[in-house]
Amino acid sequence: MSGVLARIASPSDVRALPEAELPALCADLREDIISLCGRVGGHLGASLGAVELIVALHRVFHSPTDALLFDVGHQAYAHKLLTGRRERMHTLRQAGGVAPFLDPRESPHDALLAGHASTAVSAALGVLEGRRMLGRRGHVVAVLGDGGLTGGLTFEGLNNAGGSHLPLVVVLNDNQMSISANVGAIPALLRTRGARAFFEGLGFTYVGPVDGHDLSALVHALREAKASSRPVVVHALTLKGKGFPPAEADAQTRGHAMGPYEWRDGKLVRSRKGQRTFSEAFAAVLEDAMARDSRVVAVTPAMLEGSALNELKARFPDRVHDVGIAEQHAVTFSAGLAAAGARPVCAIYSTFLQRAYDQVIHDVCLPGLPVVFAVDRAGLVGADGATHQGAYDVASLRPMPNLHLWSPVVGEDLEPMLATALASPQPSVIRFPRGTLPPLPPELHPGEAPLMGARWLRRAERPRLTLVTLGPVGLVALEAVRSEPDWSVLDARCASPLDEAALLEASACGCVVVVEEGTTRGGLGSAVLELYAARGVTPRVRLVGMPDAFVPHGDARVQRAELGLDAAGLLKAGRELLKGGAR
Ligand SMILES: Cc1ncc(C[n+]2csc(CCOP(=O)(O)OP(=O)(O)O)c2C)c(N)n1
Ligand SMILES: CC(=O)[C@@H](O)[C@H](O)COP(=O)(O)O
Ligand SMILES: [Mg+2]
Repeated sequence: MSGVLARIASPSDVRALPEAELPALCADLREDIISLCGRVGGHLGASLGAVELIVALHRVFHSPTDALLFDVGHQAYAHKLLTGRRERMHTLRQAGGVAPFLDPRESPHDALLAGHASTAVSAALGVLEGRRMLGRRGHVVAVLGDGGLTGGLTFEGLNNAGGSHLPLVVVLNDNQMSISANVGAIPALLRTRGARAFFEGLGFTYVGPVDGHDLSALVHALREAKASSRPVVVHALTLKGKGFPPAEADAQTRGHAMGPYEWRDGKLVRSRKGQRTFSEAFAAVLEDAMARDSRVVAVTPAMLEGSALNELKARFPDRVHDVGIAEQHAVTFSAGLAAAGARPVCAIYSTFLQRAYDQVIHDVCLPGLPVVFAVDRAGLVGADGATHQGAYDVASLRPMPNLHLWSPVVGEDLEPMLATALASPQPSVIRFPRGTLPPLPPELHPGEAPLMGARWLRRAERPRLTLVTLGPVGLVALEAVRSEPDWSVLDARCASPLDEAALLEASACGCVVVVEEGTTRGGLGSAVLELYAARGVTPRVRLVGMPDAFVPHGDARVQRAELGLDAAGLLKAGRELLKGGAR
């Protein structure tokens, strides 16, 4: 560590540094990022690749008067380190600590709250136009990755910006990687002269390509962009993972998100190997289904790694489609596949499915096409925080007619659920969480396809209360009722349509606690209340789930306890209800 970074309290210190000290600053930033991610984990690869770019941006532009909007925000650890957050960076991604992405509430230097990709150009154009309208000064810069460029929203923004003639600066950080290698026609286009023609055709001045690790070339290009009176794109070529050999050598993701790890004597010592995840278990049953039925295909919007589809892609290269950061397209492409007679399984994170809501309604549910959505990361996700929580899938999907919405308690449920979904002529959702598989308890029998409705996990002889659950939280309920012999547990299993007969039976004891890892507003609990109201049954009901607030970053296990989603919380909720407590 050269000590240069230690002297930077704010971006004005970056601007004041002698040019000769800039390489040392970049080296210090890399060292901080590598040791930080080793200790707490995080988005290492993108942040390492953007070090020179961020130093050059702060050299040329005057944040916060000039607004820097980073797409996603996962590449911006150097920006955090240069804008007064270095002392707190050890708290990154932890409860109450530095945010996983960028957030204007954390720093005035963060002009855009993000976490989802492809928003920067549209937001930056809005900021620029808003400032123009209100007579406020300052340049506006959108920093966008080549992966973010594959998202349709970016194209909507570029189209609008090019036609606006406003002096928006777009910095394209092109490392030819999304999380996995970037896909489609764009990566190749960006490496040809067509890149200039493409951006110029959209009404932008094109500057580049420039070596994104050459500080003086970057500063020169950014100064040229700053002086422009019309939309301009600076095309920088970078290496994801730059400066950390294990990340550079990782052809799969270039160290996109790593850690915690140790770096000893030039060797990477990774922390213990994780247990099998729900994503991996789902990918395994999907692989079997694809082996049995040549109509089954998998679709992922740029989450091949996270959805554990890499091996499947190697085995069935033509039947696993990574379509880029393009959730809307992924859903409508799946609809088209289904219309043609294929059996698409669209693997998509709960939080990213939000972007394709209309496609689910209009393109899949309305025509009643048999698309299976494997909704991953449903529920609390932990360190990625508010932008990535899988809170809204049940509440937003359950109103759709003819959509079956399943959730497994254990990994063994996945096989019959997928078989049921694939055999159905209608669309289906199988929602499962981020995390490892729980052991199969003796009370639970996975059942055989086709699955029908709810299942009792425990039936008390003379029940005083029923816990109605969805997903793995059913196991927590089983743990809770060990000390309560007259409490029953009903796994709703299918949040839509509801198993009305089982839920009415559950209400007969007079007290029902509905437990779900999703928002209680409009979720399974709301559905149960609607049913009881419609049938004129009036048990006392309590809803336990994710609150009417955005849940920030933190340890998901701790957050479950805080939200009453652990055994102690369920016991408390049930006992209060029995005592006559309010909903
Ligand atoms: C809408 C949306 N889909 C998927 C993701 C997951 N995701 C986060 S970063 C990333 C790759 C972004 O690639 P790029 O923009 O090129 O940035 P790089 O990591 O290469 O610097 C993806 C797919 C996301 N954050 N938002
Ligand atoms: C920035 C982003 O959106 C992804 O990198 C995300 O952090 C991946 O999350 P998982 O670790 O749950 O796959
Ligand atoms: Mg990239």
